[in-house]
Amino acid sequence: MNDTPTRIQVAGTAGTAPYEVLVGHQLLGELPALIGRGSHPSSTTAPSGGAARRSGVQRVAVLHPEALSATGEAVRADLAEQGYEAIAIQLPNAEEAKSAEVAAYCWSVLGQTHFTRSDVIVGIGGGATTDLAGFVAATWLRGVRWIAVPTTVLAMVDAAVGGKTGINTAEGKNLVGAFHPPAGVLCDLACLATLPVNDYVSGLAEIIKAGFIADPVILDLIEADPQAARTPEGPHTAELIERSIRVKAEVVSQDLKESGLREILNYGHTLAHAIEKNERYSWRHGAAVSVGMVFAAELGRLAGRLDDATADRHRAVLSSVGLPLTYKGDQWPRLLDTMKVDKKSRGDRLRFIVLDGLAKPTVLEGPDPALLVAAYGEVAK
Ligand SMILES: NC(=O)c1ccc[n+]([C@@H]2O[C@H](COP(=O)([O-])OP(=O)(O)OC[C@H]3O[C@@H](n4cnc5c(N)ncnc54)[C@H](O)[C@@H]3O)[C@@H](O)[C@H]2O)c1
Ligand SMILES: O=C(O)C(=O)C[C@@H](O)[C@H](O)[C@H](O)COP(=O)(O)O
Ligand SMILES: [Zn+2]
Repeated sequence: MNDTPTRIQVAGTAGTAPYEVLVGHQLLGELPALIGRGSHPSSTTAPSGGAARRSGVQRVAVLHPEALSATGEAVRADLAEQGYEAIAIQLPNAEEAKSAEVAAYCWSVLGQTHFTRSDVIVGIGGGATTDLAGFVAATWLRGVRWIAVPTTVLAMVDAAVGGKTGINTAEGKNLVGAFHPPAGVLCDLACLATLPVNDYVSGLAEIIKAGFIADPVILDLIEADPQAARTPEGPHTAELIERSIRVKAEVVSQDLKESGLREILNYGHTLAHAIEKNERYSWRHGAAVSVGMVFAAELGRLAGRLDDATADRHRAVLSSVGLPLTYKGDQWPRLLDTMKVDKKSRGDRLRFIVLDGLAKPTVLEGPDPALLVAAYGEVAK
């Protein structure tokens, strides 16, 4: 095993600092250096551990889900040993963490521990954890530094990179949030060993998304051995993860605040978010994105933009790794209603990302309602 991590750069835009995404093994050792490299005047160039001592007490809040309580506590203890005043904040697992109530609980803990602008939040977990941790970091004192330590495939390739943070409301998914990039992202591939296979496969949906919108080599690698792609021991695990991160890094480096290009990362998500809400978040995000991409491919095909072979390839590659392709036929009116609040909508105008061809994403503006019904007919069961 190569011990040197891969480093992927994310450019700073819109006044934000650049940062690196590290992919490798045993990366938690990088955490003190990243924490210490803060904006605090006396800690800007501090090496590992030194920051805490030189700038007085530096506080670190380690936010982790219940499933990773041992990891969260180990990281907290390690940081405490290095001189940081480290606390752990346990969050509910999965989507339950992305609520105003959980954010308010975190704010209250931060207030009670006198967390200041020189202090740092670390989010260790899946995408739900990093979305919530980033959101708490974005909102506490109007913004403190944070570091993402993604522990699921999905969080490594997508959620932890790019600075979209947020929570859900009763009306829908991710409706409240902020663009607040992390100071660094540590993707320790060893974390994937404990991930349930369902969660592993859910992450493949975002990897496949990256394949369809920008990097078809991803699709070739998965199609060569879909069963191997379902496990962290597969021969292409690191390459699939790194390629997907590069796609995301390239896009968010150009358009942090989604004023244009970044919308392509939303491929399949308009329907996916509606399905997630309709299922009260009992479906994993990646599973919903899988159905959403089949829908988007059909929409592209019916709009006369996407060729049959590429549209059919969606079903083939998604099903080959065990992702779902269909959703309940009778739910269309509810899904349509939820989609109206999608962030890509403009007034009453729905907007979808579709493909003009492989790796040629584009926007479909205000499609005819009959076209939407027809596309949904292709995923309805
Ligand atoms: N901000 C973004 O750009 C972005 C991008 C994609 C997805 N997302 C969000 O990410 C979320 C989905 O993330 P996810 O798929 O990682 O799911 P998740 O965060 O819900 O994690 C899935 C489950 O795995 C557990 N878990 C995490 N790491 C583990 C490990 N190493 N071993 C065992 N269990 C572990 C979690 O506690 C949880 O129960 C959604 O809320 C989605 O909206 C955000
Ligand atoms: O980073 C982005 O931009 C994305 O759209 C990536 C998506 O995979 C991700 O699920 C994101 O959270 C969706 O964002 P939203 O703005 O549609 O809530
Ligand atoms: Zn997503």
